[in-house]
Amino acid sequence: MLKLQKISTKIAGITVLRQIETEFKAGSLVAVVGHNGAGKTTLLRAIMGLIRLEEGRIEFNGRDLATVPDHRRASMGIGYAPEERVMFPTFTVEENLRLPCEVQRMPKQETDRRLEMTLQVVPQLKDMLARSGAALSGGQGKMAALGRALMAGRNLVLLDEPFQGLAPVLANQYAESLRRLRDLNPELCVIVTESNGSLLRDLPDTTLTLERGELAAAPHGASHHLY
Ligand SMILES: Nc1ncnc2c1ncn2[C@@H]1O[C@H](COP(=O)(O)OP(=O)(O)OP(=O)(O)O)[C@@H](O)[C@H]1O
Repeated sequence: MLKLQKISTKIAGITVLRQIETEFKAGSLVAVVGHNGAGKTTLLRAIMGLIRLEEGRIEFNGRDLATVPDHRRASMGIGYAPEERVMFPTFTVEENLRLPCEVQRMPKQETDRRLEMTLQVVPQLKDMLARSGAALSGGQGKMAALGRALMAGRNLVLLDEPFQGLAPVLANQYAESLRRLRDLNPELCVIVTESNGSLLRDLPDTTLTLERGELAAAPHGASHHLY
């Protein structure tokens, strides 16, 4: 479904990702772990088209993503929850959730159906729907960001360090949400980054390790493990 073919990127003249070559399959949950500054955020931003590739190619369901402008990637069914807070403060949480679907002119019926699925996966959002996007705590904001990524992410969901800074109770709820998400969407591919891989519990099917912008080698057929 998603193939990275020797992709490299530079930021301010410095190579941040070097020749990343890997494939993500439908129905898998893949962890990308690595120390701070290893390039995890940059990898997700490259997939979203928010950073230019220096070399290489990203293929999504057979299509070269270079031909798809960043603002059209959500309409390909790619949802993204960046690490930083992304709620629009002047909109309610429900408006924030519906936004990615409205931007891509999804029919209202389908948007309603996706909202229903999202609330099934993240039930805590039900009580927040009418609140302002500005009135959420850090943890609630993470749940809402997950919800918003799920609204757009029919095929692929990218979550950047979602467990970072979550209190243990909320981290358990977040992990439960990811399990429900997979049960309800068996074909969905989910990529989750974390600096501390143990926060991801037993969720990942595969763990890739980024070290200074490069994928660490792993024994053939085995998962990559850093810790
Ligand atoms: N806007 C920027 N300007 C300069 N350097 C940057 C910028 N963004 C990222 N970098 C550098 O690129 C490298 C990779 O950063 P990136 O944010 O992708 O790492 P990360 O693995 O997500 O780290 P963290 O866990 O701290 O979020 C780092 O060395 C960082 O300093």
